[in-house]
Amino acid sequence: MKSAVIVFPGSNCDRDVAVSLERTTGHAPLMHWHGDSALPEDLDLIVIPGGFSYGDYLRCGAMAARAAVMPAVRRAADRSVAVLGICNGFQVLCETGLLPGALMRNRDLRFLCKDVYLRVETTDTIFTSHYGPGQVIRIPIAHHDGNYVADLPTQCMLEDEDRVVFRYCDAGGKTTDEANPNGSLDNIAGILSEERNVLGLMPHPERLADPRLGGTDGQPLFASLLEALS
Ligand SMILES: NC(=O)CC[C@H](N)C(=O)O
Repeated sequence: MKSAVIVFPGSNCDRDVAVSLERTTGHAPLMHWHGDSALPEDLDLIVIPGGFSYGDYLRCGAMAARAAVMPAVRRAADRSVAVLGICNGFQVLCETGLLPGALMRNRDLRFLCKDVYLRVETTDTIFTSHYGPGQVIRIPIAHHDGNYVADLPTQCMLEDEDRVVFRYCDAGGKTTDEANPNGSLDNIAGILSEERNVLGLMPHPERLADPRLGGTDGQPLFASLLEALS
């Protein structure tokens, strides 16, 4: 499995995700600088990592979405290459239009940095096949703009097409308002593209993918990718 992590000025989870990928696949990903418009043609996976690309100026992800590398990311996604956007990466994917909807300021207007529970809504994806349907997992969040919004037709389309991958929930798997940290529409924490090869999610699986980090609930996401893409 050949992967690349796109690095923007202000990315800060690029190395964390590289460690998770290398540990799972045995191969270090290519660290690809955003200003280089040419991506290798033989990639299996492109990761847009978390962080504060361009200092979050304008809107989170808005400037990164216009970086030189992004047309190549879009072409790869159109060729069914897997694309994973984590946190700032999810914001970038929404800003490019590779995923529908947008990430707004958190409901309480605060930066949130804590572990949350997620319910795995679908295992019919290359990103989640190693989880169980409805499995409740604990994954950290760290963002101020994680409040997912979409119009009603988009919300219905995501639901009808089984494209909601993770929802915020409580420890028992209930999707209550209290368990929704940022006010996201319908507790949505992660969604897929129509072709199911692009995933964006606000929580950080790479931050809980090793016992030495305090947990391993993020690890199956990388194991799922390894199985699907090897
Ligand atoms: N951890 C991240 O990727 C943060 C994303 C973005 N800077 C925000 O705060 O919303």
